[in-house]
This record gives sequence, structure tokens and C-alpha cells, in this order.
Amino acid sequence: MTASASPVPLWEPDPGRIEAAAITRFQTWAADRYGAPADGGYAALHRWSVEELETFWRAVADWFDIRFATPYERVLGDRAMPGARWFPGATLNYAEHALRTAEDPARAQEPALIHLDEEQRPATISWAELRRQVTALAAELRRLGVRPGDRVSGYLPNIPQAVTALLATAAVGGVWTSCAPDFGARSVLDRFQQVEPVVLIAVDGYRYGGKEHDRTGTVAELRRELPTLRAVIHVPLLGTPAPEGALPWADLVDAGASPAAGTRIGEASDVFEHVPFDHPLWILYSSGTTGLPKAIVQSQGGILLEHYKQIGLHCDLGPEDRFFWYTSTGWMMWNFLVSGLLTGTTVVLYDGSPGHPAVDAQWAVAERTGATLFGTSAAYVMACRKAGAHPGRDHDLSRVRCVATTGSPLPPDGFRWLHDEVADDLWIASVSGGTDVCSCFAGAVPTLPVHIGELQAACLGTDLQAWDAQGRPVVDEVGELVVTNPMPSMPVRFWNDPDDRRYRESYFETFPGVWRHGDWITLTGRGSVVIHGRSDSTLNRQGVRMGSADIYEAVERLPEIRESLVIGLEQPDGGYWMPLFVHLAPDAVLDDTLRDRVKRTIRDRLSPRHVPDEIIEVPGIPHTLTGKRIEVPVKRLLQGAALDQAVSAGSVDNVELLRFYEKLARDRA
Ligand SMILES: CC(=O)CC(=O)O
Repeated sequence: MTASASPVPLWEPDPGRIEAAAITRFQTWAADRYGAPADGGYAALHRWSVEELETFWRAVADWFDIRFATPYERVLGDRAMPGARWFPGATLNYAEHALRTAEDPARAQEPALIHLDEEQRPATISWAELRRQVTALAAELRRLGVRPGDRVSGYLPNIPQAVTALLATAAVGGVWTSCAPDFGARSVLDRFQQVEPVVLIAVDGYRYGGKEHDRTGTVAELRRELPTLRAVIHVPLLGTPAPEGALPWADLVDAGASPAAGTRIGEASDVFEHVPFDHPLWILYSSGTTGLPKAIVQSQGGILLEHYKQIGLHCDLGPEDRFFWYTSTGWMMWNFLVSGLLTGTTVVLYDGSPGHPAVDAQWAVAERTGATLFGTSAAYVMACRKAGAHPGRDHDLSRVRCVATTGSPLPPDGFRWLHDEVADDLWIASVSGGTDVCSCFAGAVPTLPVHIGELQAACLGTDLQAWDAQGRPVVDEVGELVVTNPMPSMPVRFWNDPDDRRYRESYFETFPGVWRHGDWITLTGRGSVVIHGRSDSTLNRQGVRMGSADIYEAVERLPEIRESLVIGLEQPDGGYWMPLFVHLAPDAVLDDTLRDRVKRTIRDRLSPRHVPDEIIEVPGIPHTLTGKRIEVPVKRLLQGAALDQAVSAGSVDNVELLRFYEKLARDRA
């Protein structure tokens, strides 16, 4: 049966739910005011949103009552990709929108944030308190000389201080950037050295898996290696005093902290810098296959609109909801989670291991915090399934309306397991996009059915297509994921890429003027989407993209390793196998001692996530004629492709070396 031959859906929203969904109300309202189709449901709305792109985004801005401090001249000044100019003339501030609920006297004392760690004792921060802290920290940042465009960096776990710091940075027009504290110094420096932060806000350590992890040494190294820092703010998660020259967090934001002279706390015009629509909001990092991680800059206005659309219409979140996504500050899903505040939704922050003390830890968080949308990685769902967890039996998940997954496609067994083990009336939203847009190209639609193994549909305002190698759209066939129209959250540029060369090469080289994401997808005739994995060789483990180059750099420091090759393979059961192939130096032996050293080196220099699943000795590493390691063809071989289909022999320096991988694939099959 082809994917579009209407199989029975696993789940369908009932008519009451469809009627109550914000997207339904938006469609009726947009039909009235903006000429959107009143009939035809989501498919018609989606078609209109891409055909009438400017009208659609005007309607979104109007529906969510975006506060333009200066009005826009038009919606799209230029729609060329890259380089589209959104809402020229407009000024606004992201943080002002995230904190709007604090202005509502009826809601100011309700929780904006619920936070908990592995002890699973939820605590809350009200909207009024969050706004007070953001206001106080913004005043301090100004006092420290942070000006619009200056970078403020966080080395913080998923704790309220990270949210406050992001919002305060955005409030002053600074550019936020963060790394999670499980990143080692080299990984952090590869990111932060590119963007030259003026402030670093860092923890002394973190707790994970029941243990304390001291990070004072790493922070000291960051301070030494980041000469642009003007101030360091110390967040004492493990209770240590601020090191010399660092400012204690509490002194800057506690209720008694005095604002800088002349700052009247609470007046919007004092707190929120109104910046141009395309002013940088944050820098996210995504590893390519070579070089330093890409430093992706997204704009205040672009993220504001895209996230209102995602959170308010696709995720259907509003003031009654509690939004929990298991993430760290090193993944774009954290930024996405923070944007839950935009719709007045309570955001749940969990700082801890996904599976401590037991595999069902995340379900316990969802239960304890009353989460209505629980997002996690597909890998976590599959791990729960493998471990025989029974979340619906063991936890009160009656408030959870939607379980969303990302990081990798949710395999069919994952859908069935969620349906059987959580609730049969569960909206399961497998979503996919990426750091590059800090959003989803396809995913959740509250008014559509869910079919096993499929994302419900392409998102509004996203002309998602599957293209064959000639650039022709295909349906019900595997093709390259492309987006043919600009999205507001596409990068405004990469940092450290003055002529946009790397930006163009990353997305626009294969099909000029069209975004090619690097995923294989099938767009079904029913409008749903199946994702098949990366079409390039970027490693993507539990949703975190990693560059193979980082791993080579670390491993090849060991004298025993002559050269290495790392491959990430999506497995049919939803798992991910990441072998590291090593070509040893003469006389070296791959024994347990060397294996341990390789793993330790990777863990210390990069992070535990980078540690491979297996280390395998090979007779040599194949290269292209220009000397680049051959990754994609090796991945194809390991996926079972025949040698002559995986690579053209004339482009390889030693084609015989590839036979090893061909045989390995056969042996593993
Ligand atoms: C939304 C996403 O696509 C997240 C990810 O997997 O990087």
C-alpha cells in the first residue's frame, strides 16, 4: 500500500477539539478579514498560506497582536532566498511579547515557569516575578555596557536563570547564545570564540544522573580564552562562592537588588529596546561536516512570528496550558520551549538526566507539573518502549493532550507504543525542522488525523516539497526536503561569514534560490510527511547535531590513531548507531586500553554525546581525489547500498578500502 492510500488513522481529533483549536478559529477569522478559504480545512489553509505568503504573515501578526513600536512598510521587502527582508521599517522586541502576561493583573501571580531537577520537586516563578528579574538583569546588563548587537553568552543548564538571561539580553537588544554545561571547554570555545561575547553567565556546575559535576575549571578556562568578556556572572548551582572578578547572580536580580541609578523598573520603554525586525535575537550552532560549527543568527521579529505560529496554532498552546519539552540549553528546542511564554503558556523547565533514577523520569515530570503538551526525543520514546515502561499505568497523565517528538523521526512502533501505553486518545505529533530555522517544517496540526509513522502535515507558510535530483517535485516518492519560499525564522546570516559564503553553501548550493535542508522525505498524496533521515553526513544524535570534524580533531590527537571516520546511522528500530572507524598508526593495537582512551578523550574534549557506540579498526580511510574523507558513500554502504550505487569509483583515492564497509553491512544485516 502506498502512503497515500488512506490507511486507518491511529488517532483523529473529535469535532469538539477541532472546533476549539486556535487554528480553526484563526481560519474562520482570516477568512473574514484576509480572504483565507473558510472551507477545505487545513489543506486549504495551508495552500493559501504559501500562495498568499505576505497576506498570511500579515494575518499572523494581526491575530497575535504583535506590538510594532514602529509600523512596517510591507511584509516582504525582498523575497529572494537567501536575503529575504521581512517587515522592513518595523521595530519591536521579542522579550516584551514573552512577558506580556505579566501586565495582566488577573494572571500576573500565576506561574510563568515551573522548574524542577532530579529531586522532582516543582517550584514556580510567577509572571510578575519573572518580569521583575528580567527588568533587574536588563538594567545591570546596560550598566555593564551591553549595547544592542553585543553578545551575551550562557553556560547554563535548563534552569530559570537561563530563561531570565535570554529575555534580559533580548530586552536590551543584545544577542543571546548558550551552551549546556555538559559541553567541554573546547566545544564551548569553538562556538563562543566565533561570536566574541562581552558577558558570560555561567554555573559552577550541574547535577545529572544523581551526581554533581563541577565546572569551575571549565569556566576559568572560558574566561581565559574569551578576551572580549567584560563581565562574568556566577550562578552558584552547586553553592560555591563567586570566583574573583565574577558578579554573583543574586546581587543582580534578587528582590532587594537596587536597579542602576535612573532606571525605573517596570516601564516598558525603559526595559525593552525596540529594535529593527531583522535585528539578531540569538545565535544557535549547528555542526556541518567540516570546520567550526555554523553560528546561525536568527532575528527578533522572525523568531517572534514563526514561534507565535508554531506555539499558538500548530501546538495549540494558550494560557491554560503547561508546556514541557525535555531539552538542554545546547539544543534549539530549548529556545523553542522558552517561546511558549509568548502565548501566555506556563513553561516547564526540567534540569536533569532523561532517565534518572529510572527510565520513566520524564513521564514523572509531565505528571508532577501537569504538562498538557509533553515534548521529547523519539529516542526517549523508543528507550521507554525497550525498557518496558508503562507510563499510562504508572503516572497520572490525564492532563497530557499531546506528546510531541523530534530529534529523529518517530518509528511506527513508537507511535503504537505511545498509543497503547500512554492513552488511546492521544495526539501524537512527530515534528521536524532544525536549528537552522529554530522551528519545524512539518509536524503538529491539532485538527488533522495522525497516521502511524507520519508527520501530520507541512506547517503553515512553509512550501515544503520533496524534489528529485533534477529539482522536480515528487509525491509518494523519496526526495530531498526543500522549502521554496522564505520563512521569517530562516537565518539572517551566519556570524563570522562576511560574504555569506558558508550560508549559501549550507542550503542554497544544490538548488539556487531554494532551501535544501539535507533530509530525505516523502510527501504523501494525503499531505502528510515521512522523514527518512539525513541526506548528508551530519551526525544527529538525540536531536543534537554534531560535526564529524570535531570528533576527528579530538581522536587524531592520540598518537595511535592515524586517521578516523565517524558515521551516524538511523536504525529501522528508531535507534542510532554511531561507529568510529580508526586507521591505526604502525605498531598500535586497538585493545581495551586504547578504546577507553579514545572514549575518554572524546568525552573530555567534546561531550558524552559525542562518544561513539563502537570503535572499529579499518585498513584505511577512503578519500575523494581532493583528499576529503568519504562519509556519505560509506553511510550508504552501511545502509546496504551496493558499491557501484554508493560511489563513483573514479572519484575515490582507493576504492578497495570501501569493500570493508560493504562487507560490514552484509555481516550486520
Ligand atoms: C524541530 C527539530 O527538527 C529539532 C531537531 O531535530 O533538531
